[in-house]
Amino acid sequence: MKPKTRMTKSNAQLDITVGFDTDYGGFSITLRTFCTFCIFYAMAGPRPVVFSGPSGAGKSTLLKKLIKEHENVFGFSVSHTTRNPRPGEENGRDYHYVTREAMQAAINNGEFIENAEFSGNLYGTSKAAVQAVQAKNLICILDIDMQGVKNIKKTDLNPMYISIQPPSMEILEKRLRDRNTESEESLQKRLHAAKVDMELSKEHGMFDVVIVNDDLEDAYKNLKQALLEEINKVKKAKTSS
Ligand SMILES: Nc1nc2c(ncn2[C@@H]2O[C@H](COP(=O)(O)OP(=O)(O)O)[C@@H](O)[C@H]2O)c(=O)[nH]1
Ligand SMILES: Nc1ncnc2c1ncn2[C@@H]1O[C@H](COP(=O)(O)OP(=O)(O)O)[C@@H](O)[C@H]1O
Repeated sequence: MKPKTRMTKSNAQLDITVGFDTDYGGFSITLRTFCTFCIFYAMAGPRPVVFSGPSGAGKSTLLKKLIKEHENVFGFSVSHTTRNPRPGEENGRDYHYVTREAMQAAINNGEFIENAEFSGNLYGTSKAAVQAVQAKNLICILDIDMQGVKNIKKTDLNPMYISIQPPSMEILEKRLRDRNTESEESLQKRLHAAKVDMELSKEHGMFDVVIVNDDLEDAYKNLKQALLEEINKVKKAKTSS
């Protein structure tokens, strides 16, 4: 086996190619490619989790419970939106509330991993939101609609996909009405989107796990069970570091 090294300079960067010639052929890799690969994986941290499902299915309720119980394991990717804050919501915690002009400019500037129009408003996941969570070595949670799911599947984020579904359209409508956050127009838009969402979520391979949120405690137990392996991995990594 004959080791070989080659150095080249391109775009003001030094590439060192190392490799071996063997009786069976050659092998080589540039150190820059190798280092980029290592740095990417070190920065990426644990595998993110995408939550999706119709508006009113109980995503926020379940996620808040999960993050509260495991604050050293999960971190929420704070999306941007052009919708108005609801009473009790906080800028920077629940969403970054922005104008359509500011958000469109940031999208055009390449600052978003994905974005979508939902019920007359823009929503999107910024690269910075995901990086902020991953920098803390936490499992990054994304709460996004079905368009977001499809767009994330085109990226290299490689998350686990979980769908939260309501027991029925009737129960979904009742929960949305009882939540008392929507105008009749916004409620109807959400119910229409929910029908589409519930059909699409049945597509084979769209989600890794589907949880029907009938009884809240049962749904939460199922959610924790689905995430148990990932939770344990993060806990183990934290105790050994
Ligand atoms: N694609 C995408 N969807 C998002 C994002 N943030 C929130 N959503 C989705 O937008 C929809 C509306 O969210 P929201 O206005 O908070 O209403 P709610 O779902 O009724 O509580 C939900 O389906 C969310 O999952 C995002 O960054 N990207
Ligand atoms: N299992 C459940 N049983 C009864 N009500 C629920 C359940 N899960 C959530 N809710 C209620 O339903 C409404 C919608 O839940 P929310 O978490 O806001 O949904 P999403 O984030 O998916 O839009 C909220 O008022 C919430 O308190």
